[in-house]
Amino acid sequence: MGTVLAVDDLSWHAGGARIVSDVSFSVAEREFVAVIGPNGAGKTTLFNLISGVLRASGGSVRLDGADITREAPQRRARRGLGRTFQTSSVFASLTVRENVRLAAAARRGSCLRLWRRADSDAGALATADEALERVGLADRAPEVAGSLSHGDKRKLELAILLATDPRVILLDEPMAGLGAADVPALTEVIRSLDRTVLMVEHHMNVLLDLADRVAVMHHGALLAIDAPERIMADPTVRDAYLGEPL
Ligand SMILES: Nc1ncnc2c1ncn2[C@@H]1O[C@H](COP(=O)(O)OP(=O)(O)OP(=O)(O)O)[C@@H](O)[C@H]1O
Repeated sequence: MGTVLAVDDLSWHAGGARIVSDVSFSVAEREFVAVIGPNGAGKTTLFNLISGVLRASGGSVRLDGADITREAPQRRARRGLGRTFQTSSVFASLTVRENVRLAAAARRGSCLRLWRRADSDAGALATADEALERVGLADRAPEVAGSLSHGDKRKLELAILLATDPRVILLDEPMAGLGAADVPALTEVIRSLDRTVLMVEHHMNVLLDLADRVAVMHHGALLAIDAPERIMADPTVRDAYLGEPL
């Protein structure tokens, strides 16, 4: 399988500190890589470097072979790099369907066709409904997004992402703030994405269930990247967590 995302010697320095140091790995087509590491290990910074929120101090990021290291986040998104954020990014006063339709319309470029009312774009609506179906929110489509439970908002964010048809999906702690009862349903939705995924996640049971490989960050460096069972058995990884349960 071909490499979709490749990170080479990626670094980010701030105030003399090396927040991310020489991180290299690649992600294959349809591979699911979970990123773990203690608080402050540099996981979110790594995602910010990949998505372009931060500019790398050194190294490179390539998407489908193209060097995107110096590109702005919007340009990377147009190339197919989709990301969710730890904070919710849903328009609370719009309906669930409208939130997803807007994302689909933006992807299709119909917001630029001013002579055509965006709400007549049947293609964007069909894409939106399909994405809502995929995440299990089809029956909530007419409701105002602000009325959704936290777990359903997370599903909506995934539907918004799917509507843009991303090549690679970066998920930063998708389970954050969810009650234990909501975790299995969202895990199933994430599994069904069937895309190339890079996900920061603290729930070990979730990532052991979903990940093909687990990348371990520690003090800004990539300590290990391997199959979940080998990571769990790795003494260096265990030491990095200073006895915290993995
Ligand atoms: N703009 C910045 N300037 C200086 N230091 C920063 C900046 N952003 C992050 N850091 C520091 O870099 C380190 C890594 O932060 P980061 O948020 O990437 O870690 P993380 O692994 O995502 O942690 P968590 O699991 O707590 O979200 C932290 O020590 C943080 O304080």
